[in-house]
Amino acid sequence: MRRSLPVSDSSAIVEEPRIHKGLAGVVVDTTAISKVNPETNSLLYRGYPVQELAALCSFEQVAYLLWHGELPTEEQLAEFERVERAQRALPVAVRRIIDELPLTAHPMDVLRTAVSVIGASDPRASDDSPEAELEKAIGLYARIPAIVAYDQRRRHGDDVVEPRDDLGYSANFLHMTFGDVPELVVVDAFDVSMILYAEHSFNASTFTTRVITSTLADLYSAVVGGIGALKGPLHGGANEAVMHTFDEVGRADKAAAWLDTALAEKRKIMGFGHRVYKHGDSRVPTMKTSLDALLEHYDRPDLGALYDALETAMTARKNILPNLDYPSGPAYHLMGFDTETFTPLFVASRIVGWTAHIMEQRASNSLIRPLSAYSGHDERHVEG
Ligand SMILES: CC(=O)SCCNC(=O)CCNC(=O)[C@H](O)C(C)(C)COP(=O)(O)OP(=O)(O)OC[C@H]1O[C@@H](n2cnc3c(N)ncnc32)[C@H](O)[C@@H]1OP(=O)(O)O
Ligand SMILES: O=C([O-])CC(=O)C(=O)O
Repeated sequence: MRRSLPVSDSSAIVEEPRIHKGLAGVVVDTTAISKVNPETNSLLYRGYPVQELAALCSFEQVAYLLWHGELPTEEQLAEFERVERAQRALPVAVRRIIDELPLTAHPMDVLRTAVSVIGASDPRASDDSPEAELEKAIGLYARIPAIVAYDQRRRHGDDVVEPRDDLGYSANFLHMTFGDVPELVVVDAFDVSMILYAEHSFNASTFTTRVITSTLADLYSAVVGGIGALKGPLHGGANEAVMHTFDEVGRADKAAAWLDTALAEKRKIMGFGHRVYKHGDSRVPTMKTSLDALLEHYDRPDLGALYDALETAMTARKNILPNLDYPSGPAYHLMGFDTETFTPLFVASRIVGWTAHIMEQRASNSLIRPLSAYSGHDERHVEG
């Protein structure tokens, strides 16, 4: 039987909507968590300059600040560390699932899967009270290092290294990955990178977590979505891509010619450029200082020269400056992380920012659902 369908009037004159491609320049909501200011080239976490936090605080203190809005007192920090250290071990269910995954799986896919398993195994997954949300956030923050470390070790055929609860977050992360605690200069550089990566307002992955939260989905679903968004090379995947670029270029004296070819081929140069900062990323000088300390510690002037040569050539040709992924990539390489593990390290840090935003979104929610301008076929009808 034929149905008669309503026919709409497509001839009505409508005003052309203004398109905000990529949401560039669009202010979507307020946030009290961080302030990115491209004019002053500054980044504040809850009002504190990130450079000051990197110089004077541990990643644990910064995580507490981002979640609670204030730096912890000594007692609050001790209690926070106790809770975090108690949850550091790799959950058995997660280990089993990781063992099922092929060694060829990208570490970001392994981590995304592992977080999904943690979510599916948590009976409080859909409890969205502020207390439960914070507990889940701390649980992920505490467990992600074990997942990342275990995955890198299994690729090398190495046994799992159990966490140590006498070590701070960064020293323990390195211990679980490499089987020992490296020198202070390495632990400090790692801690600085965690602080710098922790939060950056409405970047693509954080916005993804807010979109998912706005539908009233649970925190784990939002985090899994955030991991997916972070994986791309235009966002977090760039720290891995920077190292592939260094491998491809090879030596400092080849950087300029390599860049000319890459730009002629219209390639994007990974680790350069930023949607918000157009005069340099506020975090780069701090991370570059840590990278310099590592270059000296590991006696790798060749890598430092390559870094400088590519930056100089890129500035001369395009005046596009490095973003945080540019110094972080070689820093993680020097520490001994596999290149594919760099973006999971970004997740280990950004879990703090994501979950702070998830809680902020939930506290003042409105479904995120923008409009689109239709550019498809004019209205038409099925023949017959
Ligand atoms: C922690 C982070 O997530 S930071 C970002 C990490 N990502 C990267 O490092 C990837 C490389 N960088 C990029 O692709 C871009 O700079 C982005 C995606 C980060 C920002 O991009 P947008 O704000 O959309 O700027 P857009 O892509 O429009 O760039 C403006 C112009 O600069 C060029 N440009 C920007 N970045 C680069 C780059 N890295 N290499 C080459 N050209 C670039 C663009 O090609 C464009 O040129 P055109 O006007 O001639 O077309
Ligand atoms: O802010 C952005 O668009 C990307 C970025 O630097 C981050 O997420 O740290």
